[in-house]
Amino acid sequence: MTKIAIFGVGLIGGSLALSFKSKPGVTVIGHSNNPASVEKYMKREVVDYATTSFDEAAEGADFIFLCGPVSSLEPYLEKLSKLTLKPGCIVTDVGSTKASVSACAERLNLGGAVFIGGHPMAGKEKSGVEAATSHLFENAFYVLTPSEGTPQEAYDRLAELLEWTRAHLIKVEPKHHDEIVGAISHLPHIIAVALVNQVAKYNEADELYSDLAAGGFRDITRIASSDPIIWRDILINNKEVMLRLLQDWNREVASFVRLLETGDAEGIEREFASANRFRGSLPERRKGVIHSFYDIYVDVPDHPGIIGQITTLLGNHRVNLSNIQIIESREDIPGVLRLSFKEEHHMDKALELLKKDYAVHV
Ligand SMILES: NC(=O)C1=CN([C@@H]2O[C@H](COP(=O)(O)OP(=O)(O)OC[C@H]3O[C@@H](n4cnc5c(N)ncnc54)[C@H](O)[C@@H]3O)[C@@H](O)[C@H]2O)C=CC1
Ligand SMILES: O=C(O)C(=O)Cc1ccc(O)cc1
Repeated sequence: MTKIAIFGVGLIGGSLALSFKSKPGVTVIGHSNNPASVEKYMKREVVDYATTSFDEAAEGADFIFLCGPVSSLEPYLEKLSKLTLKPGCIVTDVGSTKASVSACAERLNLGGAVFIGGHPMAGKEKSGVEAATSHLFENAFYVLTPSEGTPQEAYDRLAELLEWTRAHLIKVEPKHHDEIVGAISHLPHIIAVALVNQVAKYNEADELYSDLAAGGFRDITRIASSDPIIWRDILINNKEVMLRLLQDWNREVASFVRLLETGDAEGIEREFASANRFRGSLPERRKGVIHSFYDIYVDVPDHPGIIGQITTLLGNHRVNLSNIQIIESREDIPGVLRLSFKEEHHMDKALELLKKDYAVHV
């Protein structure tokens, strides 16, 4: 029997637990300091067993996943270094930053255990075990940061286990990881939060801001609803990288200020054209670090009841629709309905169903 211990069964730890639980010959043990959480993990059947005892969870484990906030990772490694772990045990983490936790593991002596840093690059703005799903990492990148001293055999064993997440494994050096993820994930979170807070201040004087902000504004600021503790830890841990990135960001903003002040219309066009080109060149991956919804567009004649017909059809086939929006609807031209799905297979099923009666575009 392979024993997998998960410390911190929240969104990420819970999703890992759910993807491993389906594997034959595996027992998943969850750990929390909080007895109420332990009870919740068991009641929700996310793990096979849960305990508040650190030692009991770690004892005899073949794999240990540290899935708490970034500031908890190094203290947990220190605690593990004081125990006698099973020889060959693989200790890994899921933190969104990799440099400091990897350096800490290099400094510590884990006995016969091996540390390999990890970062499943998928998630969502919701947190807690309630938000965990077995398919969270499917089709996403999962970064591993083995060091030069990591035995290949240990890496292979972790890689084999992680196949159950159906993620794509990729090796990246820890500091390099923090630079890239700082730019593509951490900076967008800061920008989303700052943008929402800027509008919230305007809204204090005039509530029309929030009334009109419903559609696109909500979409591009979804990540501003991410967990404050998790993100406090990520940003503080990646402080040096973030300060450099924010200086660059200030330069980008200043350049827009100049373009507007000087009325440089061509310059503004150039900015949009170059962003459009780079964005268009990005690989068409289904799941990136900032996940998107799966959208399809349906041409619909503008007559009453059409939305009801479509949603009933999808509902009858248990297709989960996460959002619906009318892009344009005039009497003389067909309206366009945007349907968003959180899961690819729901989108595929909707395509199959709707194509029979409607013109559908992806
Ligand atoms: N939220 C996301 O989308 C992603 C998060 N991560 C990383 O995964 C880790 C966990 O994040 P989530 O699962 O989103 O958070 P979460 O809040 O859903 O779960 C965190 C878990 O850690 C426990 N915990 C809280 N404070 C703790 C402490 N001081 N010491 C030990 N355990 C503690 C909580 O009880 C909970 O079980 C973080 O390190 C985060 O950077 C990685 C990829 C995506
Ligand atoms: O909600 C989203 O789209 C995210 O950006 C999720 C996320 C959060 C933290 C990570 O380290 C990786 C992915």
